[in-house]
Amino acid sequence: MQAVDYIVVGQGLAGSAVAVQLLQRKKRIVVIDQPTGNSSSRIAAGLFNPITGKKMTKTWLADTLFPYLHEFYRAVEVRTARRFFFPMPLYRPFLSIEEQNDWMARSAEPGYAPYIDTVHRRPAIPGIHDPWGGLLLRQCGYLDTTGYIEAVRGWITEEGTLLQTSFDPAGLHMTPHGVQYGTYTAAQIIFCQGVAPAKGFEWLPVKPLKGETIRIKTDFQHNAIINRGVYLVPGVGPGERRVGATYEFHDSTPTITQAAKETLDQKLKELVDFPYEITGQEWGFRPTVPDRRPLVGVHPEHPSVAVFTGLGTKGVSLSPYFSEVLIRRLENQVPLNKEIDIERYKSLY
Ligand SMILES: Cc1cc2nc3c(=O)[nH]c(=O)nc-3n(C[C@H](O)[C@H](O)[C@H](O)COP(=O)(O)OP(=O)(O)OC[C@H]3O[C@@H](n4cnc5c(N)ncnc54)[C@H](O)[C@@H]3O)c2cc1C
Repeated sequence: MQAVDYIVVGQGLAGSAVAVQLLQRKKRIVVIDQPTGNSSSRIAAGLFNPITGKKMTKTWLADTLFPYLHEFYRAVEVRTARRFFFPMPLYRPFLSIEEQNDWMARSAEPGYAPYIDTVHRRPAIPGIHDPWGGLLLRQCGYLDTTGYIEAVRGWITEEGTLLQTSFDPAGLHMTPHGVQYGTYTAAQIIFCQGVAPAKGFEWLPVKPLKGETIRIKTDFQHNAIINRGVYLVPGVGPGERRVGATYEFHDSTPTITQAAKETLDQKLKELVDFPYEITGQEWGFRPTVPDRRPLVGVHPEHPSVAVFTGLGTKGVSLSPYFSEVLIRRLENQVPLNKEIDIERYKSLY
């Protein structure tokens, strides 16, 4: 038997952030992950943006989450000597003159000022449909999610143990001091399996929400993410951009669809007037929760068993901060905020 401090199951954005928190605290860890190629984390465009939605409002806890995520990803880049975190401005064209006026007023409000670079009152970016100008935002950017996950994988391999295999729930046993899995004993196990039901947490209301993105090739060059209806985020190759994403509430087929490609193509044509060629398409399932808050916490009967999922559409911005919140709960008994604690769904248990 080999004794470790933690077993982490799943290494998407949730499991990677948890592993980072634990490695930074010099914990002994085993991470079990079987990549599927279509995990939400690997296909995500990686966008982070504090002002979201049709009505362009500040996202939940932005003032806490955004400063934190910058520090977090930068620290992982430094530790792993890899580049995957790309802060850059984000441009949101206005849909009407009223919206422009509204933002002229709102940009002075202390709650919004830190996120606003410029309120453009005239067309600002050639190739983009922005007759009423648009809002150039700060503290945005994108994460090359696959690059990040691979970098963390390398770190885990160096300082911990990575088992690239499927976790078998039948192999998990409770012990007086924690858990046993195969030849490992641990004080704690943390399930970070995205939409896959975690052992002991099948009662949590995680709803898979399918999304698709396309890849395009274009000569359009501008050092900003463009986002209205769809987003346009730099891809990995020269001239490549990712365009997304769809929200397919009634489709659970594990495949790309022509309908999603047409929807994204149509929305992109409404946003831009430069030529492009569609070169690829991806799909995945987001782990969403009815109240749109992460699911963080400890099993009602087994304190050695914890869960971290429900990152929905915002895994890049939520996982850094809430992985720390979870580890502070497990290591230092810091109580969880009720909004994210799985305790709120205990009636389903
Ligand atoms: C099309 C699309 C675009 C998106 N774009 C963005 C974006 O721009 N910005 C953003 O912030 N978010 C985006 N998201 C959402 C984001 O991808 C999710 O919030 C996040 O990836 C969820 O991470 P996770 O680690 O909880 O789950 P997952 O990514 O599903 O990771 C779970 C991991 O656990 C592994 N696993 C599961 N079961 C087992 C088992 N039994 N044994 C071993 N391993 C197991 C899986 O293989 C996987 O590696 C997007 C999602 C989609 C679908």
